[in-house]
Amino acid sequence: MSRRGRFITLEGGEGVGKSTNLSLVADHLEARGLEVVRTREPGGTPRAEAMRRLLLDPFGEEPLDPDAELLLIFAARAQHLARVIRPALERGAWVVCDRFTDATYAYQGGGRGIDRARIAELETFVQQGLEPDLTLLLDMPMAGSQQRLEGRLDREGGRRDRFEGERAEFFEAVRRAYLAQAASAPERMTVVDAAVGLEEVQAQLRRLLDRKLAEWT
Ligand SMILES: Nc1ncnc2c1ncn2[C@@H]1O[C@H](COP(=O)(O)OP(=O)(O)OP(=O)(O)O)[C@@H](O)[C@H]1O
Ligand SMILES: Cc1cn([C@H]2C[C@H](O)[C@@H](COP(=O)(O)O)O2)c(=O)[nH]c1=O
Repeated sequence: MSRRGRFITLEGGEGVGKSTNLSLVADHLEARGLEVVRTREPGGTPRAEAMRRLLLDPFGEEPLDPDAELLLIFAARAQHLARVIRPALERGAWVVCDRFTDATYAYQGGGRGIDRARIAELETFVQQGLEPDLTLLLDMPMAGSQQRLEGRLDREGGRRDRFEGERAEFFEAVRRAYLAQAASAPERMTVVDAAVGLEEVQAQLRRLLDRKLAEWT
């Protein structure tokens, strides 16, 4: 594949502010005249969004086997890559995506305890070398992000999905795995302090993006 656009992902635990800041990142790039595709995982196409519902809906009491969860995530990713991400990058658009494979290492690896090597095999098979150019990891202690999540659910009248309903230890393991991912890929991943007010988070993101844009042009 000949790639001309850039691929940027936002990562982090539940309620850290990924969706809120995805708009800031995409707007910042569009203001510089770039075509931007805003998308998310799992999901991003109608069929991949159907797989997202299978993953997030608790479906009564039937547990979802961790291997089935992992395979569904990569099935949705394959569809998303084929239908949205690769075509966009090939035509020169920039893709800004809410979560990608770092989430798999964090949730299925850290949270569910699946061996990294198995995740890496699927990553190679599905992505064939494609990985983000830049990953912004929004990080904050779990208690604060759970409070933000609660606030949003209260305002919107929503219920916790299958992941949001997990125990505190699960989210602590997810956070540790995300930070380990960032430490292992310092060129690509940047940790952003998400515990501060929105204006400060967004100032950090603007500075980072401007630095990267200067480096890439
Ligand atoms: N820096 C911030 N300070 C205070 N509140 C914030 C900040 N960033 C986001 N919020 C609020 O926290 C809540 C969660 O934010 P958001 O939905 O963007 O998080 P998320 O990481 O996308 O969540 P999820 O993982 O559930 O998709 C929202 O109500 C949002 O307005
Ligand atoms: C990509 C990806 C996602 N997940 C989980 C993490 C979240 O709980 C949900 C997505 O919902 P959100 O609105 O983005 O919070 O899916 C996962 O477990 N593994 C993955 O690879």
